[in-house]
Amino acid sequence: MCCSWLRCRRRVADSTENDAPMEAFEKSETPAEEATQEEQKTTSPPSRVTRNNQMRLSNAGGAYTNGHGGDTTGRRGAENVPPPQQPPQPAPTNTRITQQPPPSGGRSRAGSTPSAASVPQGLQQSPYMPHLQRRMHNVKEFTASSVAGGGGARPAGVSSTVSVPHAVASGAVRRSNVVKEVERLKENREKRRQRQAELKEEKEALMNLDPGNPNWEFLAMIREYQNSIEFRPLTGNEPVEDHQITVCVRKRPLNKKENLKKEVDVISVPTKDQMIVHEPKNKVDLTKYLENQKFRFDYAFDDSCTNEVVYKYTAKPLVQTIFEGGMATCFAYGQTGSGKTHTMGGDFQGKTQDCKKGIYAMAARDVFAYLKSPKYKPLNLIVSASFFEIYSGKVFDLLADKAKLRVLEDGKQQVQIVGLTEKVVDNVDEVLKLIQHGNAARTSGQVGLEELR
Ligand SMILES: Nc1ncnc2c1ncn2[C@@H]1O[C@H](COP(=O)(O)OP(=O)(O)OP(=O)(O)O)[C@@H](O)[C@H]1O
Repeated sequence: MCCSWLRCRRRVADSTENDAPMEAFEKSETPAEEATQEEQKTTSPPSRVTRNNQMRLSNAGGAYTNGHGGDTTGRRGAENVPPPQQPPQPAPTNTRITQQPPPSGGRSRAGSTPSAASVPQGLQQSPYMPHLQRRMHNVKEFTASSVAGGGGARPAGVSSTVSVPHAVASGAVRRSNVVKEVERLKENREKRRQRQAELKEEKEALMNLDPGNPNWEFLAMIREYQNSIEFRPLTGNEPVEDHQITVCVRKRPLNKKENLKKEVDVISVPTKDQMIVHEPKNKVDLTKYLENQKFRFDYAFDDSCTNEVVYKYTAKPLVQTIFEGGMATCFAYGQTGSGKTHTMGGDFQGKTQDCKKGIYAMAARDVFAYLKSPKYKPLNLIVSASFFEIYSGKVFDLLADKAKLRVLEDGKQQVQIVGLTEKVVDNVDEVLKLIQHGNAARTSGQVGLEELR
């Protein structure tokens, strides 16, 4: 024990030159150990940490021994020093890591790290124990990083035989945590890739629904929206409601040109009085989205509705009104190509219009039907027809070679179209002939017609 003290002091002096981060512990030193250490004094000065531990352990009664029975320098300690009397060490956790000493000028450094289990009872009660455990922890840290780093972080010229029971246990825990983390990342990556593959498949499936259509995303969104709502459109069997003024909207199907350009059908008519406009929008980051605007009307006709159905809910009630002594007006409003002529004048078969299927013809049929009815026949009522066009704020008489007309107000504050041609008609055919004549003279519709067909 005394020897230890002396050596410690001597080595404290040495410690100003050497500052190795390893620790070692020994119980007592045999003459052989002395010799070894004396020899090492000249070749490989031990670290300060090692000496301090020796000193404290000696004070604690010299009961603590290096887990491998090696000396503090560790060089040849395992071979040269006979194993002292000591409690058995936990063999399974003990691992020896041996490194070759540097070719020249290198110093040996050795340490052994006892596990907590290997600390003798008396020492565990020692006042030095917390300090010792902290140091053991330091050794563990150092050894773990050495093991994990493959020795790459080891200072140059340091080589040792190190017993690292805890270091290995700690390294194993660390490694397993790292492995777990890597596995978790791998799992996440695989999930992400799988999700991306699914999304790609979904995208391709959607693209295949509208092959080659650049607007497929909007089409898919509209389709999705339409699938989410219930459709109960007007069938034509619903009763006609009695309104003072009826405001309706009609959707026309995409025409040939629009289909060729793969334009998007942005209108839905889910119910008999509702229309939805799916407005394609782009966010600032170019993400596409829809703005679905809902509009309510007295009636909403979808693109499958015929002119007959439109007539039933719009102009037909007006015919009855005029025979009951009322005044009635029916007008179609909308941009070029929206379907006013189609609705009022009749379907187009190619470039020829089938006047019989327009609202004019249907209204004319009903008017003459009323005239021939027993109620109105005795009245000998006369029916006359006029056909004029308002175009660019001017009024043209379509039954008089498009003569320009003036619109004035008479003394009774009634609006009069001065000089408008009025032709008496006795049957539906005469009315249809006038319509055909007037349509031929029209300005509007001609350009649109050529553009849209
Ligand atoms: N409901 C519909 N069903 C089928 N085709 C339609 C429908 N509505 C309009 N069309 C077609 O759309 C084209 C343009 O229609 P239309 O000529 O009636 O428009 P418009 O509103 O009268 O235009 P303009 O103001 O220029 O006269 C026509 O070829 C027409 O056949």
